[in-house]
Formats: sequence, structure tokens, C-alpha cells
Amino acid sequence: MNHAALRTELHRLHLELPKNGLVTWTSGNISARVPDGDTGGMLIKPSGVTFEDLTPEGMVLTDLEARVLDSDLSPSSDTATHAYIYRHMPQVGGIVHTHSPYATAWAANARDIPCILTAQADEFGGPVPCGGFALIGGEEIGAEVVRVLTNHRSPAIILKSHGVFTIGPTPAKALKAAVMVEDVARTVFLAYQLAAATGGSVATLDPADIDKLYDRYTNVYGQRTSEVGK
Ligand SMILES: O=C(CO)[C@@H](O)[C@@H](O)COP(=O)(O)O
Repeated sequence: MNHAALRTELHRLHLELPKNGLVTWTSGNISARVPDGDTGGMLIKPSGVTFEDLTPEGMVLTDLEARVLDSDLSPSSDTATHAYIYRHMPQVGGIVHTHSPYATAWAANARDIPCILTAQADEFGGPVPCGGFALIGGEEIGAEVVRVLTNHRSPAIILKSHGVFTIGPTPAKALKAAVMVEDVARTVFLAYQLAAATGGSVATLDPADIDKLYDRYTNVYGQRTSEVGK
């Protein structure tokens, strides 16, 4: 995908963040890896710009050391983090960051989101991991994301006291993971709330069943052509 098409796609995906209730005001951001030349680069949201004011042309191009290459706009606060992830996880083509409420509530409790639903096994291959607290603005968050998600099946991580980061081979797949992690975070919370209110209990899925569900969803579910669905 060339720059122009990638800019248009990145702008379109940013508009899905408020549309899916994943962000408030200017929180959240999405980036796309740009496979240019030897060093490559990335496109990322300009910092502090409201979603209705974003434009494809306004996406900021940086190298993978987070140095701005072609914009008068300041890049996202998380640019160094996104760049760190791209440098250390070559399979990642897109990254999404949100403060979606239910997943962020689990992050405030510094707890993994336990795997009690088949939908979690499908998309995340088990619990959604909670990483440690990291300050904003540098590579700390990126280093925690890489530490936890390297060789991990989940495309999502929640970070203590902060929010959600998701990765994917494309920005669209990273966005899907961000939508799904908020969905399961809400349902799991409701399940525990209902259990507490009724004296019931919530069971986590058997690891062998999680493996089977994840394998089916990853390798069988949906359409086999890459252009349709999923
Ligand atoms: O949580 C953070 C940084 O991690 C927010 O500042 C972030 O969601 C939005 O910042 P940007 O507008 O991308 O600079």
C-alpha cells in the first residue's frame, strides 16, 4: 500500500476509535508501518488533534527512531513507543492504543482479563495479559509491550493504570483486537458482577479447549481469501 493509500486507511481507522467507544476526546492513537527503504518508517496520528479534525495528509511520517520526516505537526505522545515496537517486532504492521473503559478498568486493577469465554480463546488465545506501569512519552511503554507480547498469542495487552495497546500484521487487524478486547473486558466484568450478585461462580476455560478454539478461529473460521471478512 503506497503512502497515499496508507494515509487514507489510517485516517479511516482512526474514525473507528470514537465510533466504537474506545476513546474520549483526543486519547488514543493508531500507527502503520511504512515499509520504505532500508530503515522503513511509520505513519502516526498527530498529537492532541481531535478525531474529527484528523486528515490523511495530517498523519505524521517518522522513521523508526521516532524522528519526524515530513510534517509540521508534532507526532503522537506514543511515537517512541510505537517505533520501539516496530523495531523489535518485525511481524507487526499496525499498532493501536486506547483507553477503552472496561479494559482500562481491568488495567487499573492490574489484573489479566481471565479467559472465561470462547470469544477470548478465539481472538486472544487465553487471558489478556496485564503489563506493568510505564510512564508516557518515551520507549518505556513499548519495551513493556514487547516484553510481554513477544512469543505471546494475544494481540492485546493492558498496561497497569493506563490502557490498551494492540498489535497486528496490519493496522486494521490491530484495531479489531482493540474492539474485541473492550468487548470481552465488558462481558467478563458483567459475568463476575452477576456471579457476585447471585452467588454463582465463573469458570475459566480449560487450556486444552482454549488451544482448540484458538486453532479453529485462526485457521478455519471465516473466508479463506484474505480480502474478505475477519
Ligand atoms: O495515553 C496517552 C499516551 O500514552 C495519551 O496521551 C494518548 O492516548 C493520546 O496522546 P496523543 O494525542 O496520541 O499524543
